[in-house]
Amino acid sequence: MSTRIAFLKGHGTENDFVILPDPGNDLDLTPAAVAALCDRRAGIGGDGVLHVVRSAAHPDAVAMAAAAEWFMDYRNGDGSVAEMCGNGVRVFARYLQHAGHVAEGDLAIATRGGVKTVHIAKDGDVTVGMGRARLPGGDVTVSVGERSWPARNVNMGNPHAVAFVSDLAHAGSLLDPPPVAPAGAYPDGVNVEFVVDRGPRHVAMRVHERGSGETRSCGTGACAVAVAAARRDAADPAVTGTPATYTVDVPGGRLVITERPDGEIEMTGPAVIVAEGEIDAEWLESAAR
Ligand SMILES: N[C@@H](CCC[C@H](N)C(=O)O)C(=O)O
Repeated sequence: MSTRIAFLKGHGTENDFVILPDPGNDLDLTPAAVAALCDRRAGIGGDGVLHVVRSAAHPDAVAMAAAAEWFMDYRNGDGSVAEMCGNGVRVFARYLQHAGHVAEGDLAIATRGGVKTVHIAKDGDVTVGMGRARLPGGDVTVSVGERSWPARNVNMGNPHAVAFVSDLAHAGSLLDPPPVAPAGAYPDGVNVEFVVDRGPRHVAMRVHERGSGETRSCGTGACAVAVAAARRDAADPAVTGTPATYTVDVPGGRLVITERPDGEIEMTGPAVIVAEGEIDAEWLESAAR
């Protein structure tokens, strides 16, 4: 009988992940292996993979090992590496709690976007300190078919283009990445958010994620949307001196985002473990090639 590899499946507002506990960083997680795992028909299915590794065991995280025991080695569904995943880090924290590595309360998690502080609340929600947004500036335009919109360039560790639209249906099927111009604004690709207003400090969005396609939620995207909305609404906390809180509805649920006057952003929402199982190591090895 072939060796088995443990996995879990989890989601945060239906942004879903294959979770691979691998404390010693022993798995050969090639892009092809990740894409095979995330395949919704021939694999397990997910928007991405949360590879759970001890920081000390991963070259990208060893420098953070003193600050955070665990490293979220996040991969998009196509196998590409991303700097940060906001829903992923909340689900990652839920996994650490589920596995008995941490209890409710505060913990630190290393990511390629730096060490993030997470709070697992008694009521079940998970809050992550996302750090500060960067606003590179410059005019950006997003297009779908014949329509185009001005967009805000917001960097949450990973790149986003946020376009306010009158109807989310105008984003179309989102099967392909919406063209963003100028191309030079995003040399490493971009996540694109389409946003409508739902009420005061309340918006709804759809997203096309770099490396995953349209997903039911994107945490860094929701933060980018809240940041862009606060600038549009003349509610920039650095200017007003008061925090700005936005409710962001995504197809898979609701996230609440607060930006403080010092620029620090917090995001709160659900994070759920739904299943545990085993992968046939031979299948993963052949998929990895
Ligand atoms: N779903 C994530 C974002 C994942 C990374 C993104 N696709 C990228 O390539 O930057 C989130 O919740 O933030």
